[in-house]
Amino acid sequence: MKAGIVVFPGTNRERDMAIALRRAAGTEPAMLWHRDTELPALDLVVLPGGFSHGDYLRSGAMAAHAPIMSAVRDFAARGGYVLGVCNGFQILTEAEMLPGALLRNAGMRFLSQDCHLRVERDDTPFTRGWREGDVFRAPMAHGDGNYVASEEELDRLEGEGQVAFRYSRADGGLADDANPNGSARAIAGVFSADRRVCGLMPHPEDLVDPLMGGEDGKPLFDGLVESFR
Ligand SMILES: NC(=O)CC[C@H](N)C(=O)O
Repeated sequence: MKAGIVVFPGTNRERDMAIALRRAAGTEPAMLWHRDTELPALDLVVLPGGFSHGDYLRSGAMAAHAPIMSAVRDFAARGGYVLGVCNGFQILTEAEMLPGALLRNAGMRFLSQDCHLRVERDDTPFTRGWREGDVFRAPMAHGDGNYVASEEELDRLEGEGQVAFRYSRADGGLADDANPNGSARAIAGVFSADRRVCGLMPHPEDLVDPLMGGEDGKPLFDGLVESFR
């Protein structure tokens, strides 16, 4: 799998992402700069986490208009796969490559803690490393992770199978206390309508080795590698 990682001013998770991709794929991901206007030949583009442009205006709002985003949009339209984690997810919603928006966490606090995610479908390159209903642990670290969309849009996303992950308890049950940022319908990650684009708030790339405290995030990367073999 040939992956590229986009770095914006203020991105800070690109190295964690590179480690996870390198370990799974056995190849070095390409580092791409926000001012680039063309992409090399890639299977996957990843927008990693961080504080692009210092979260000014709104998280991801300025990065969504970076020169490279036209190339990323074309790449997805031509059949490429795009993953956004945390700030990357925010950028993809701001760029309208994914539905909905990410508002300030319900409790107005930056949350840095572990959470559990339930996998809502397993027939996509992003989720094929799990089985539907599997629950995995992932660290979260964000101030703006409260997923919102209109009730009609939420119904449509659920009906079309565009919900990728939900915040859940360790047993997979949904509960307010397992949804720390107050996301609508506990949505932690979504797909585009064609399921080529996926965004999620927590950080699977930070649990890919026992030395990191676990390997819960590994199926994301293994599944992607498997898809492009
Ligand atoms: N870890 C991150 O990517 C943080 C995302 C964003 N800057 C926020 O605080 O919501």
